[in-house]
Amino acid sequence: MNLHLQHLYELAQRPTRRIVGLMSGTSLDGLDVALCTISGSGPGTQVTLEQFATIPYDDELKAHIRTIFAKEQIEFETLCLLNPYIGRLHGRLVLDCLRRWNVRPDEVDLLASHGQTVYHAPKRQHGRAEFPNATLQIGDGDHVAVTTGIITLSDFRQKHVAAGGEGAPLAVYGDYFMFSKAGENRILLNMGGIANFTYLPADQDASAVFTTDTGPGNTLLDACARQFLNQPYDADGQLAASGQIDEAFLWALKDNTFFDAPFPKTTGPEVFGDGYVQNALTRSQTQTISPADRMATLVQFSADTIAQAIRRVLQPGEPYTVYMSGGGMHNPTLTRAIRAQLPKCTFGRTDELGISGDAKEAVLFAVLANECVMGSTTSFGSREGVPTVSMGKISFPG
Ligand SMILES: Nc1ncnc2c1ncn2[C@@H]1O[C@H](COP(=O)(O)OP(=O)(O)OP(=O)(O)O)[C@@H](O)[C@H]1O
Ligand SMILES: CC(=O)N[C@H]1[C@@H]2OC[C@@H](O2)[C@@H](O)[C@@H]1O[C@H](C)C(=O)O
Repeated sequence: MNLHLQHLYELAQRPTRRIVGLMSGTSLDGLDVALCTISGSGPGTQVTLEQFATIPYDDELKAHIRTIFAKEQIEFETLCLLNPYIGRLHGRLVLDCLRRWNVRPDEVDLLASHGQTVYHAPKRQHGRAEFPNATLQIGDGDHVAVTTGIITLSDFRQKHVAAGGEGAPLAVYGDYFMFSKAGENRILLNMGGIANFTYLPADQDASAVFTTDTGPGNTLLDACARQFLNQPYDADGQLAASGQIDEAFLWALKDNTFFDAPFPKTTGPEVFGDGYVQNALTRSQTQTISPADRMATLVQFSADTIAQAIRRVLQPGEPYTVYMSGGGMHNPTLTRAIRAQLPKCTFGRTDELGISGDAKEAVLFAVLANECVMGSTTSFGSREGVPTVSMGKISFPG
C-alpha cells in the first residue's frame, strides 16, 4: 500500500489531528496560516488554534496577481505561471512559520490549502445558460505538498460546484460544526474583501443553516485607500470617519439586483470592483466628491448591505448575537455603522468563542480537510447552495 494512503487511514482513526489551514482571500493582503489541533468531526469537532500568522504579500506579488485577478481578459501565460508559483510560495511560507513555531513538518498531519481565487463566476453573474456555476483557485496543491513534504488537501470549492453549489461560501460547514449552540441564535459575520454571514439558529437544525455573501466588505474601501491614500487600507476607518455620506452616490451603489436575490448567494470583485464604483459615480454625477466623502459613502454601502441582509433572517422578538471576524472588524467606522442598524443584536467577535476572528477562515479549511479524511456524515438537507459533500483533493508529497 502507498505509505501516504496508509498514513491517511491511520489518521482517520486517531482521536486528534494536527492540521495547518491556509487562506489567501480577496483582499490579497497575504497568506493566513493557522496551526490547529482538531479532535472529532462533524458536530463533535473541537478545534484548538495553536498558532496563527498572516504573512503579508509583497507589492510585487500583489501587482502580479492583480494582472489576472477578477479580470475577464488576462494574459494566459501569467495565469499558468502563477499557478505553480503560488503553490510553491505558500509551501515555503508554511515552512517558515513552522520553523518560527518550533514545529517540524513531520509533526503536522495535513495541510489544507485554499489557494488564491482568481475568478468567481456563479451563473447569476455570467448569465450563460449552457455553463454551470464556476470558480477558479490557483496555487496547485501538488506544489504545496512537494514543497512542504506534508499531505495537502486543496481546491475545496470544485466539489461544491460539482454538487450544484456556487463553490462558496463554504464557511457554513465549519461555522456549524465549531460555533452552533443550542438555545442561542448566532450570526457569524465575516468581513473580508467580500462580506458574508452564517445563520445558526438556536434549534441547531442543520437543514436550515446557511452562509451567504452580502456584497462588498473591504474590497472597495481598499481600492479607494490605494487610490487616495497610497495605503493598502484606510487604517481604523479614519478617512471614512472624516467624510460625509453622499446619498446620490450611495443610492447608485445599492442599485444592483444582487442585493435582492435569495440566500445563499455569492459574489466577488468581478462585480464589485473599480468599474462598479466608477459606474455609480457617473450615474449619480458625483465624480467630484472628496476622497473622504467617497470613502465614507463606500463604508456606508458595505454596512447597509450587510445589515439589510442580516435583517432578513431576524425573527421579531428573538435575541441574536452577531460574532464578527475578518479584517473589517478592525475598522471602527464600518462596525459602528453596522451596529447602528442592528440595535437589537448583541455584538462580539469569534475570539470569544475560542477562534480569533483573523484566523477563522484559515481554520475553516483545516476543519474541511478534517471532514474529508474523517468522512463524517452530517446532512445539510437537499437545498441548493449547501450540498452535503466532502471537499478537498488529496496531494501526496511523493
Ligand atoms: N486596522 C484596520 N483598519 C481598517 N481596516 C482594516 C484594519 N485591519 C484590517 N483591515 C481590513 O481588513 C482587510 C483584510 O481582511 P481579511 O484578511 O479578512 O480579508 P481576506 O481574507 O482577504 O478576505 P475574504 O474573506 O474576502 O477572502 C484589509 O485589506 C483591510 O481592508
Ligand atoms: C470564491 C471565493 O473565494 N469566495 C470567498 C470570498 O471571500 C469571502 C467570500 O468571498 C466567500 O464567499 C468566500 O470565502 C469564504 C472563506 C467561504 O467560502 O466561506
